[in-house]
Amino acid sequence: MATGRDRVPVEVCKGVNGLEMVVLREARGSSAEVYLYGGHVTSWKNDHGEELLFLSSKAIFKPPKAIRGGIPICFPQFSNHGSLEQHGFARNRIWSIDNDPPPFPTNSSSRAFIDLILRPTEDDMKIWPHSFEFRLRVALGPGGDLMLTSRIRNTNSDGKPFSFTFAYHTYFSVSDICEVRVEGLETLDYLDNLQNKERFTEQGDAITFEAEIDKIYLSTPTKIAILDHEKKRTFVLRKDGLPDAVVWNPWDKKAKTMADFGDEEYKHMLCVEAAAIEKPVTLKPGEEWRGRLELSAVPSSYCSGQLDPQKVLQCS
Ligand SMILES: O=P(O)(O)OC[C@H]1O[C@H](O)[C@H](O)[C@@H](O)[C@@H]1O
Repeated sequence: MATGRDRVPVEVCKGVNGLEMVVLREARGSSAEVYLYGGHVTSWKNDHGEELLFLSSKAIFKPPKAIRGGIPICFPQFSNHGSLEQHGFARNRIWSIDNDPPPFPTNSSSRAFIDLILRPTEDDMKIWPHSFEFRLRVALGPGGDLMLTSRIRNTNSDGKPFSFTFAYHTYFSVSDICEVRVEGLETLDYLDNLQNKERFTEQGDAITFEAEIDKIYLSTPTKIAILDHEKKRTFVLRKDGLPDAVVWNPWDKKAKTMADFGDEEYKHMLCVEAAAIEKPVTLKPGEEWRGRLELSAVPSSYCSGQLDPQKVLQCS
C-alpha cells in the first residue's frame, strides 16, 4: 500500500476552460488526467505516450454538460433508470481533493494516485434527499494500469437507507469499431436499451459491431477483454462489485444528433461500462459500498486467435 512517504506528488493544474485537473505520472512514462469537474478521467496514456481513452474533439468542458469521453461517473442513477437527470449528477458536479481519506486496504503498489470526494450540496439534497460521501481513488499501477476505486457511504442522520445505480462509463479509443471484438459477454442475458429494455440472451460468439448498440449485460464475469485487431491491442477490464456491463456505440445516425460528438467519431470509440444497474445497491446509514475497476492495455499480437480472455491475460 502506498504511504504518504513514497507517493509521487500529483500535479494540479488548469485544464480546458480553466477547469482544475490533476495529472498522474508513473515512473515508466504512463500518465492520466483527472478533472475535478465530474471526478472525470479524461486521459490515460501508456508508457509510449499513446492515448488509450477516447475523448471527443467536440467535448464541452463547461458545466452542466458532462465531458464527452474519458470515464464519466454515473451516480446515483444510471441512464434514465429513475427520476433523476440522465446518468445522475456526480458527473457534472465539482469534486474536491481528499487529502486525508480513510485507510485504503488495498495491496496496490501504486505510487501515483489521487483521492477525490463528492458530498451533496443542499440543492443536490432537494433532488436526491440523501446524505452521502463518495470517495474516488484514481491510481496508476507500475505497469501503467489504471485503477478506479469508488467508496460510497450513507451518511444519512435520519436513519434512512438509500439505493443507487452506478457505472464507470468508460470510452475506449479503438482504431476501427468494425475491427473490434469483445470477449467475456458471450451467452449472457442482456437488457436492450434499443428495444424497451427487453431481456434477450447473447449468442455464443464474441461481440462484434456493425450497427448502433446499447445493451446492459447482466451478471458478467469479473474480466472482459476488448480486442482491437488493427492496433494489435487488447484492453482488459477487471472489476469488482460491479456485476453488469453496458456496451454502447451510437453509430452514425445517433452520432449526428449529439452536439458534443463528431459525426465520424463513433468509428474510433467503444464504451464498455462496468456497472451495477439491474440490482440497485442499497446502503443503510453508516454502510459503505465499493466498486473497483482496473484497466490494462496489452499487446495482442502474441495472442491472436485466442478467444478466452483468461489466456489473453496469461500471454500479456
Ligand atoms: O449522452 P449521455 O447522457 O452521456 O449517454 C450516453 C449513453 O450512455 C449509456 O451508454 C447509455 O446506455 C446510453 O443509452 C446513452 O446514450
